[in-house]
Amino acid sequence: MDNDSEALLHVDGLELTLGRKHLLAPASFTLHAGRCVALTGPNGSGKTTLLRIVTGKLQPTAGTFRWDGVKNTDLSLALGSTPFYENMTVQEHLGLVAASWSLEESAARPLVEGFGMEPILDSFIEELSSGERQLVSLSLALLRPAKVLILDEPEQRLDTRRRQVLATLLNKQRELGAAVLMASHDTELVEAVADTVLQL
Ligand SMILES: Nc1ncnc2c1ncn2[C@@H]1O[C@H](COP(=O)(O)OP(=O)(O)OP(=O)(O)O)[C@@H](O)[C@H]1O
Repeated sequence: MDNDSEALLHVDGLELTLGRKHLLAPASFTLHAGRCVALTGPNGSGKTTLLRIVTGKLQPTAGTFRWDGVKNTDLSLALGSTPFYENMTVQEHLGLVAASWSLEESAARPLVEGFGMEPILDSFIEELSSGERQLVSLSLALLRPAKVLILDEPEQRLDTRRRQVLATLLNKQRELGAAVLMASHDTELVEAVADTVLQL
């Protein structure tokens, strides 16, 4: 992967301060197509804050960010607040996303098989464990076509095997040209997927 791949996001000195409290100390990086920037750092260091700023959910107090050739609909987000439908099964959620993006129904198969979701396909969301819910959330984010995947601690609540599957799936997305911007506490996931690690 070369350094000349298309720059999709430029972040320059992005900062958020409330009173005397730094929610995010100045951060700068560039995210390229087919590459992954991982945000690391201790609890409260500003990883989620940065993701929220670049997705337009929070205003920075200093610095700038610019998306190049990326529309809102090109972003696929898994920021821990996936809106699920109470009265729809896992299979129906996957089917809805596939239909919305004019994908074959079979498009979800690699995710279902990789994450081992066959036993929960007919379950309603409220019947799932927190880890299973996380798998569904990630699957919905990975299923739809996207130029950029934005993930907040995607490893949360996943067992070791599924974290490895997640790394493989994210690298596949990168090979297809998607950029990945993720916050993570998982050093193995970061090592497996990230080209650039930004320690906050
Ligand atoms: N709504 C809010 N009002 C005031 N401060 C906030 C608010 N949300 C977050 N913060 C503070 O902003 C700082 C950065 O929080 P953030 O959630 O971005 O950290 P993080 O790096 O994602 O942490 P973690 O690894 O625990 O998820 C923390 O000190 C937090 O207490």
